[in-house]
This record gives sequence, structure tokens and C-alpha cells, in this order.
Amino acid sequence: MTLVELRGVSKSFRKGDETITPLDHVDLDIARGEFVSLMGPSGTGKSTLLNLVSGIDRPDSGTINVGGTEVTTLSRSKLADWRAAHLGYIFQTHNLIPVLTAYENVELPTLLLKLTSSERRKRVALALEAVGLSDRADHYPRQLSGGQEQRVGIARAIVAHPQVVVADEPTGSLDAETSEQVQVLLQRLNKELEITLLMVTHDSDVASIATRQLVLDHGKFLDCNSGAGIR
Ligand SMILES: Nc1ncnc2c1ncn2[C@@H]1O[C@H](COP(=O)(O)OP(=O)(O)OP(=O)(O)O)[C@@H](O)[C@H]1O
Repeated sequence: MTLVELRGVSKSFRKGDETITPLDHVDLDIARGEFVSLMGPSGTGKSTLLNLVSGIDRPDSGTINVGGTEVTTLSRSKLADWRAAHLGYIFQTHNLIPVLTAYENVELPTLLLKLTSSERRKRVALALEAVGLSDRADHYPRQLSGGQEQRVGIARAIVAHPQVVVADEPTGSLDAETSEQVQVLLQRLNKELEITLLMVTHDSDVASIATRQLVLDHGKFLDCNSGAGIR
């Protein structure tokens, strides 16, 4: 069943006198439970695609449907509510708030949801458990290793039980061993918690952990290991 559906999506930016079109009438289907990796040369529009799927930016034309919601038609305030409930975002650098503990950082997105305080506590505890950091809940980011910080960032991305998690180079700033741990974690989240993932990476080894690999170049998807879902 298709969870993310892009149809005829285009996005251009003006750079001085020049217009660049990172995405040119792109179609894409991602099924529920898929783990899709997206590679491609620098500046080809990978982050732009993530920003469109997550409703951070809007396309110039085309439609983007996520879990039955036509994201492109939502008002700014509806979009913020939708994103809080249905979308998780993992960044290259974890973007944790230094004055908040791991628990409080993970709790943050849930404050935008209508939950009782006991439901909220349960969700945060489950998310920290999923990334193996229950024992670090009271630690501040400076008291955590780089890999642990990234895992807190991942717990924060999944705490709202989103339909889709997008990840922009989640291992990009990690050493090889820590990157490996995060890759194993992402695969586990996909297989065990059935989280649908769309991950941008420059590293073909990291891309290979996904169930489907896409390459974006000159505004189009070029290549993948399965033709399904791309035109
Ligand atoms: N808000 C913006 N304003 C102007 N140009 C933009 C904006 N966002 C992206 N671009 C341009 O669009 C193109 C695609 O950018 P994007 O960040 O999506 O590429 P990318 O494939 O993720 O690159 P990288 O692999 O280097 O992260 C680039 O040329 C970039 O400069």
C-alpha cells in the first residue's frame, strides 16, 4: 500500500539570474514499511525532496500525498500540526537542545500532540528504549557520545509514532563504528517497528541497508535496484 505518493513534482530556485530546477516532474511511490535510500551528486535536490515530503517546503507544481493527506494543500498551521503527528525528521547533526536532558529533548515533539501526561511519559520511555538509551534519560547532550546523541535524535524523530521518518545523512558526521551502530538501529526500526524510512546518504554502504535504493540526478530518478514505484 502506497504511503508516500509524489506526482509531477517540480521545484525550482532562483540563484541570481539563473533558475535551477533540482526536481523536474518527479513521480515517486513509497510503500508503507519500505526503507528507501536516496543518493546522488551534491546539489541534485535530495534535501529539497525531503523538505517537500515533510512539508517544510512547497513544490512549484505537482502533488504530494502522505498517508492520505494531500500535504501541498494544507495551510501553514495545519501543516505544523500534521508534521508534529505524522512526520519524523533525523538530521545529520542531531540538533539536540543542550540545556535539556535526553528525556526532555525526546519529549519536546510530543508537547505539540494532544496526549495525557502519562501517555506522553510512556511514549518518551518507549522511544528511548527503542534506541537503547533508557539508562541515559537524565543525561544532557554534553554527557553523551556522538553516537548516543544521534540515537537521542532518532528517538525524538520516532516518539510521535510518525507515518514516515525522513533522514538527511543520519550517519554523515559519525565515525565508522558509530555509523555502523546507527545503521543497525535504522534497520531495526524499519523491520521491528515497521517505520517507513526515506534516507538521504552519500555513502553507498549506508544506502545498501535500505530495502530500495534510488539515485537522483538532473531532476530525475536515474537508477534503483527495483523499478517499482518510479517513473
Ligand atoms: N532555499 C533555497 N534557495 C535557493 N536555492 C536553493 C534552496 N534550497 C536548495 N537550493 C539549491 O537547490 C539545489 C539542490 O539543493 P539540495 O540541498 O536539495 O541538494 P542535495 O542533493 O541535498 O545536495 P547535498 O548532497 O550537497 O546535500 C542546489 O543547487 C541548492 O543550492
